[in-house]
Amino acid sequence: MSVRRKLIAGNWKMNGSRAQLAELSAIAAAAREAAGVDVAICPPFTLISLAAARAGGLAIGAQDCHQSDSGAHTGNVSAPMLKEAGARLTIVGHSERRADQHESDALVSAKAQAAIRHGLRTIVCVGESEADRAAGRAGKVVSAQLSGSLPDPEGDGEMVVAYEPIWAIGTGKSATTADVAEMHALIRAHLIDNFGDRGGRIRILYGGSVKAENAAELFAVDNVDGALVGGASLTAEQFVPIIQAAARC
Ligand SMILES: O=C[C@H](O)COP(=O)(O)O
Repeated sequence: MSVRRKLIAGNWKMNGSRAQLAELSAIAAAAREAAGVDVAICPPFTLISLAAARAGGLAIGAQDCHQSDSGAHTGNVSAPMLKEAGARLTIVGHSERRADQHESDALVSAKAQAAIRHGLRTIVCVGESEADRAAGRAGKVVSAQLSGSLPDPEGDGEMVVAYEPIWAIGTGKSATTADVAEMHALIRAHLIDNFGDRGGRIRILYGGSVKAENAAELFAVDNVDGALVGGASLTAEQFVPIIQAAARC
């Protein structure tokens, strides 16, 4: 059994509503039953405080945070604001933001540093495109993202890495367990090289079409310490079996 607890984080992306928060009670109940597993849901900013108020022990998080604490940054939200709203974690550097908002590795690193400084558990996302994988440069691309995007993990918040191959996100095409094993081993080696013993304790999540049907086999792979789940985190019916699969590992 791994020394690292499994973490199952749901990313609702730009989905959800007040009505959908009704899903949280069954998810929270499953999280309480899953003793060795940390469970989180990251709804849109607008739902964080409402979700936190009815989380029932479930950790509520954000999907992004600004690198500054405050200032003239229209439309952005800072780590202290997220904390005040009740967030305990945040995702940064998701491939959808890297693409849609043109976020660079340096910006992702600054955001992660701010979140960790303010005590948020911080999930830093990396992952290659389909073209990168087809060209045989998936490892090179992910290594460069790790070098550029990971902050100094010292701070009150915990740093977590999520490997999300872009071609597996929302497509129903999960990576094979062999591909996941190879990439998570590469990420682990990078973490140990850069952060020593601490690198051995950093959790590495897999993301990309994780669902009830493939969760158990993914969680059995070395260095897979949980999952970042998109579509299947939107309902308790689909998310709870993933939590239960992690609890059985
Ligand atoms: O943040 C979550 C990932 O982008 C995975 O999304 P997905 O489970 O819908 O493929």
